[in-house]
Amino acid sequence: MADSAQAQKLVYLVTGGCGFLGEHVVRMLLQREPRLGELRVFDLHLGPWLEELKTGSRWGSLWRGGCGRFPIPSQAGIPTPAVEQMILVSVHMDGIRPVRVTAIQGDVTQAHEVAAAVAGAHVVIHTAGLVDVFGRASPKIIHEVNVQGTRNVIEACVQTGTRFLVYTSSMEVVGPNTKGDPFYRGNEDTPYEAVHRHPYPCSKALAEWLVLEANGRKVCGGLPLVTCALRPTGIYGEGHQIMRDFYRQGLRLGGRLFRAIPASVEHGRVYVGNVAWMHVLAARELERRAALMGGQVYFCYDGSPYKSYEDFNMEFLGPCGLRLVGTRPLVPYWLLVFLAALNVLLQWLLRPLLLYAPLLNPYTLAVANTTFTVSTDKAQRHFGYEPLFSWEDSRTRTILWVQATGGSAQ
Ligand SMILES: NC(=O)c1ccc[n+]([C@@H]2O[C@H](COP(=O)([O-])OP(=O)(O)OC[C@H]3O[C@@H](n4cnc5c(N)ncnc54)[C@H](O)[C@@H]3O)[C@@H](O)[C@H]2O)c1
Ligand SMILES: CC(C)CCC[C@@H](C)[C@H]1CC[C@H]2[C@@H]3[C@H](O)C=C4C[C@@H](O)CC[C@]4(C)[C@H]3CC[C@]12C
Repeated sequence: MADSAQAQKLVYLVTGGCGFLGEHVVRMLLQREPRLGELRVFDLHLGPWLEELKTGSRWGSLWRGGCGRFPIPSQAGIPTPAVEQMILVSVHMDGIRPVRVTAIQGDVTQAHEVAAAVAGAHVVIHTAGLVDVFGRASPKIIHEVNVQGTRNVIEACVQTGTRFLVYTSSMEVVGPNTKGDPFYRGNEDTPYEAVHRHPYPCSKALAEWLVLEANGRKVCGGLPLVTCALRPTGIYGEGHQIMRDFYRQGLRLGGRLFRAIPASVEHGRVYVGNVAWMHVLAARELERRAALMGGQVYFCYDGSPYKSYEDFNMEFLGPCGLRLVGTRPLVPYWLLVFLAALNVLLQWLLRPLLLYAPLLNPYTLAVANTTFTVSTDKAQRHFGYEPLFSWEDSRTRTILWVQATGGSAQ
């Protein structure tokens, strides 16, 4: 990469850039990456919020840049993803610089589309994935997107000469395992028997392994590929659909939610803005600290308190008017197990007619009832990560988001 931040005009690619986490990564790059020259936002579904970047309504853009649909000329007749480019002049901490934002509608399972998007990028932040623990997608499709999609990103980096790859992995690569062993304030070196059967954690574990295994491979041009994987625990914040679903469920139940998980079961959670910041920082430091960071995994963490999943959600839903009924689970565990199994049967029976995918199934019940918290400073030691948002700030931002959109379809 070029020598000084001022002179550098780097090309970043964010896959899954319109997702819950991806959108925050895109916005964080626009706000806090002084080397940014072009930002490619690659996603199967381009979000309407990208339109706002053109008007500058939310991102300090001083200038409504030219924007038009610029289809990539097809290569040898292969259809290539639709590309829309807009030029933004974004206000950054270090002054005003032009940033080209390129929205690319594409599919990570299609190697040629990935290669077209990666070509010329200095760094890829790969967040695209099928986050499905509710049985919405088949195991085959989950594998296709999360594993083959990641393989396509790696091969595209090797073929086109992109040297830096940050992968969004997950806590579930580690656990909870199928035995329900607790992981109590563990770190990246804590011994733990990672045993998975569910398609989602299996796919994340294999994808992470592929990324770390690719570290050091020679890319086009002969230099080594440098990779790392970030493992968020349960991410919360603006755009968290499950939080919004709980809020709407509570509104339907007269402002009440009923405790189903013991308060003693600690669940690690991390604010989406801090996860985005960790991605931006890791992508920035990966070149300078290649020897230290290459092939490493980092849990994502911040000052969010350790609480049960439900009690943690109430930090936001309580100020929005909801009440969690019961100091202990109101439903016996065996009944939850039965209801979870019933949901699997109903999902199977109804599949020819409709998609029935409730929150409660054997896997989500097991995850919710197993302590999994992390306590680590590896990201701080390796690349100087410090949370950008305090717990108080993260909480306030999330509450404001729930209040502003909780009941709406957004
Ligand atoms: N949400 C969490 O609590 C959490 C925790 C740990 C890790 N993660 C990981 O973070 C990443 C982002 O998760 P999220 O919660 O933002 O999910 P999300 O579903 O909101 O975002 C995923 C994005 O990937 C895109 N995508 C899906 N399939 C694609 C394909 N075939 N081609 C191109 N784009 C595709 C989707 O359109 C979406 O915009 C995932 O890799 C997930 O495994 C999420
Ligand atoms: C009906 C209740 C018993 C369960 C309701 C809560 C349940 C839907 C929640 C609890 C724990 C949640 C998971 C946890 O935050 C971590 C992850 C890892 C991430 O990669 C994807 C999301 C996921 C699986 C959360 C999904 C929702 C869960 C299971």
